Amino acid sequence: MRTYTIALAGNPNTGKSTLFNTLTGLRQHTGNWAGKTVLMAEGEFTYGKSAFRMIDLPGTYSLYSNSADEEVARDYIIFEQPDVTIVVLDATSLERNLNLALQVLEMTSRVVVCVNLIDEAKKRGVQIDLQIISQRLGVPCVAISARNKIGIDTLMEQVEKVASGEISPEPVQIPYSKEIEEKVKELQPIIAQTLGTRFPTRWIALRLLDGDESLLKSLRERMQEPTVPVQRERIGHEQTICH
Ligand SMILES: Nc1nc2c(ncn2[C@@H]2O[C@H](COP(=O)(O)OP(=O)(O)OP(=O)(O)O)[C@@H](O)[C@H]2O)c(=O)[nH]1
Ligand SMILES: [Mg+2]
Repeated sequence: MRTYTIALAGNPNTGKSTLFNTLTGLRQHTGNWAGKTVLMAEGEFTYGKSAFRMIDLPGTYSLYSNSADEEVARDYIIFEQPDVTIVVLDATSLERNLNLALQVLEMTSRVVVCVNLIDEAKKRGVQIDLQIISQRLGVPCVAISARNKIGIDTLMEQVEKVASGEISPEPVQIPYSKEIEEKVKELQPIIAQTLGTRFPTRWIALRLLDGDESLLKSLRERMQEPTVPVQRERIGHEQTICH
């Protein structure tokens, strides 16, 4: 039986661990992430014809290296490359939660968006058009209530399809200003040459343009000091560019 790896990402308090517990039951192990005082929870389960290993990532509002939690979540998605990343959103505050979903979509296309707390949204009269969200984001979108165990089968059907390659999502690509897009185009081939095509070159280019030192450090550690461009020059207000 094939084993797929699934990561759970999302803002704090969106029900990731509740979903994790529902799916993995007692088959869990916990510890700390290597070199960090951040809790790591991992579990296994089978669904349909597949086995899954699930990682409950720390809850974060972004993946921009602002904290150890964000670094752990970012590094896992980028370097471990799970077969599917489930982005868990709180149905009662979608606008804020979708921000993280867009960030994950820049990192990987193998995503299923999971709108949790649908029971609470219904209670408050909030209606959610999953089809429109799915169309706009370019990835499957499923509503669940992790606490009430509603929608779990539909979620896992989509996860299995993305994991097996039956569905290949094509996430929306967020356009940036002309100046940034030009620099991204310049950087992408250099990044591909340096790191190979295993990593999302557009996302790495954007992070380098943002001057993300923590990402550079993680890249160096993993690639044993590759010649990632580091010389910087300012390109206007609050923006940094690397050559
Ligand atoms: N009403 C309702 N509450 C839920 C649902 N799923 C989770 N919750 C509640 O939401 C709260 C947060 O759930 P957690 O599973 O701890 O959330 P988390 O995303 O793991 O939080 P962090 O680990 O802090 O990122 C808990 O009180 C859960 O019982 C749901 O489907 N409906
Ligand atoms: Mg949790």
